[in-house]
Parts: sequence; structure tokens; C-alpha cells
Amino acid sequence: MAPVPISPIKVGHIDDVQELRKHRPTVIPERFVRDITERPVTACFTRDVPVIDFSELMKGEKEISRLGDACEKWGFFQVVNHGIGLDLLERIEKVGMEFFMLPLDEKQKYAMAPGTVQGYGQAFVFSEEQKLDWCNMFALGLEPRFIRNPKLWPKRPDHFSETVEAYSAEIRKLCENLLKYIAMSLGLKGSVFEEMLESAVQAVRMNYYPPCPRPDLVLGLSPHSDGSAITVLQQGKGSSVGLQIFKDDKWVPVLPLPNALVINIGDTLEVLTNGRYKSVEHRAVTHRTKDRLSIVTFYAPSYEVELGPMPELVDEDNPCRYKRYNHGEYNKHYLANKLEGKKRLEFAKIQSNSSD
Ligand SMILES: COC(=O)C(/C=C/C1=C(C)CCCC1(C)C)=C/O[C@H]1C=C(C)C(=O)O1
Ligand SMILES: O=C(O)CCC(=O)C(=O)O
Ligand SMILES: [Fe+2]
Repeated sequence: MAPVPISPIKVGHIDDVQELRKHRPTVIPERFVRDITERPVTACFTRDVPVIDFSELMKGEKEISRLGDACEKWGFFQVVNHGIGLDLLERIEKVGMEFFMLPLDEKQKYAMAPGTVQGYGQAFVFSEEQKLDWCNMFALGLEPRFIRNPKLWPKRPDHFSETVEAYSAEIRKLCENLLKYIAMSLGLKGSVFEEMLESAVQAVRMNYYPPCPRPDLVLGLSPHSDGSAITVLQQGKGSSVGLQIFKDDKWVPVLPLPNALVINIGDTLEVLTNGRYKSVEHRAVTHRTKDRLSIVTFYAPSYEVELGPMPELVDEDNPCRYKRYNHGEYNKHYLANKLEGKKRLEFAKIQSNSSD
């Protein structure tokens, strides 16, 4: 596997945003205040992200073709009738929220060590100058089992670990099935991506965004695309609307649908499809009075996998846009840099004279 390097970089003191907020600040600390060009504007363009009915996908062509359109035109969709019990969706939200509500010293027993990505804290901070996100994160590696760090699995709240296990097993099946239908939407054999990913890496990240007195000045999560093949995102019930995707040069909010899961194409699938299905830049914004929880699963290739565009998707009209590389190397590159739009994918791009 590709080890994540221990960072020698100085990141300075990182305020825990939940603790900050307890003091009801009237002024936002400078490290959270975004440059004027990055600040979220309130008037957001609303267009509906496509909704895919998972139960229709197995019935054939029509929904699979809608899925292909969603991947090609949006890179994001919401999936309904996905077969994961509502009770399990509620339970993961409950233990996630209970974890973030624990006292800071309890959460810090599972602190994310500098330069690593598992545990509680803020990932992707590499300098004292870098702006911070108004967010607390808790991340765990799940599969394959050797990526697990048992010391980082919380003892509190009750039922945390077993709920994460049960949830992740269901989400894994959903990812396998979605990748099968995504392959079929491209006219490929259903098993093609699963074979390519080998023993897929799976990780979960819970993001908690406390209310922020000045949501106009900060970001909950910096703009980025995910390094995964696909990502599954659950938006907490009762949470503020916070996820936005960058579409046609505008930030579009993803309005939560009851019991739906949000799926997005990650950088890996963009490469494998030679850019036909694109990873899309997204971010999270905060709310003045409401908090927000999101539970995010990254489903990615095994670190050993060498990948590049599938030959079936390269021809004279679609010349090869990405080089072949080792996913472990990509993973290392992704995790060693701040979140910065689609910048990480430049690692894989074959430079051309065209504008993309
Ligand atoms: C805070 O962590 C992340 O944002 C993150 C990390 C995921 C992972 C773990 C928590 C444990 C070990 C596996 C893995 C690195 C996937 C984001 O992951 C993105 C980045 C890549 C690349 C990816 O596949 O998902
Ligand atoms: O909280 C959200 O809605 C966005 C989360 C996200 O994009 C991520 O964790 O990668
Ligand atoms: Fe993301």
C-alpha cells in the first residue's frame, strides 16, 4: 500500500470550530475568512440534480440510459429506492451526530495525526497561510481491512462501530451495483470496473458543520473533486442545505431529498472513461443558525492498481486524455495537497493544446 507521509510542515494552531462557536464569536478568526473571490454568494442558481430510481435500473435500458446521462451531463445524481433500510440511514446519522456532540477531550482521543487522514480533526491543511474550513471531520478507513487503525474506532457513543460496519457493508454493495450499471450505461460489460478496481478501498468521512455567524465569509468545505471512483454522500435529516456543485460556471445547491443518497463521479472514473464521465467540483457552505452533518463514503481502486483510460473509450474522435498511473501514487498525491478544485487531476492529464 502507499503510506501517507508524516508531514514536517508547520500548520499552526487549528481551532476546533465547534469549540469556537461555543464562545459565540462576533468576529470570525482571520484563518477562516475567505478571499472575496471564494466567498459564497447567497443567490444561488437552482437546478435539479438528476434523480435515479435504483429499483428501475435492474429492469433495463431506460433508467440505465438516464443514469448515463446523469453521469455525462452532471457527474452527480441522487439515488432513491436504493434498498438500504431507512433505519440504518437514521442510525448512522444518530451515532455520527452523537460522536460530534461529545466533549472535545473525548473526540481528541481519536485525533488525526499530522499528515494522516484517519481520525478526528481537519485534513488537507498544509500551511499556516492556508484558509481553514468551517468543519470538523472524522474519517476511518474500512476496506481492505489492513487500512484500519483500531485505535481510532471510538468507544463512545454506544453502537458506533457496529453501526459503521453495518452501514458500510450496505454502501459497498450499492457501490458495486452502481458501478455495474455505470459500466452498462457505457455499453461495457457490467463487471469491468469492479475487475479493474480489484479489492476496492473504502473509507468513510463524517463532516460536521456547526452554524456560523457569518456564512457569507467562510466555506464549510473547500471546492474539490473526489479522488475516488465514486462517492456516496448522505445528507443528515434536518441539516441545513450545504452541498453545492459547480455546473455551467455556477454553484448549484443539491437539495436534500428524503432518504435519497447523493452519488458523484470521482477522478478515477473520469480517467477510466477518458473524460466522458467527469468528476465535478463541489463544496459545502454553512448556515447562520442551522448545523449540518454529512456522511461520505469514498470507493476507490486498490493501491496496487495501474489504471488509465479504457481502450474501448479511446478513438480518433476521443484521443487519450490521461496517462496510465498507479492509484497508490495518485492517492499519495491527492492526500499530500490541499483541496483545490480539480487541480489534483492534473497529475493524470496528458497536456494538449485544447482548452480542457
Ligand atoms: C480525510 O480523509 C479524506 O478526505 C479522504 C481519505 C480517505 C481514506 C481514508 C480515510 C483511509 C485510507 C483510505 C483513504 C485514503 C481512501 C479522502 O479520500 C479520497 C481521496 C482519494 C484518492 C480517494 O480515493 O478518496
Ligand atoms: O458535506 C458535504 O456535502 C460535502 C462533503 C464532501 O464533498 C466530501 O466529504 O468529500
Ligand atoms: Fe467531496
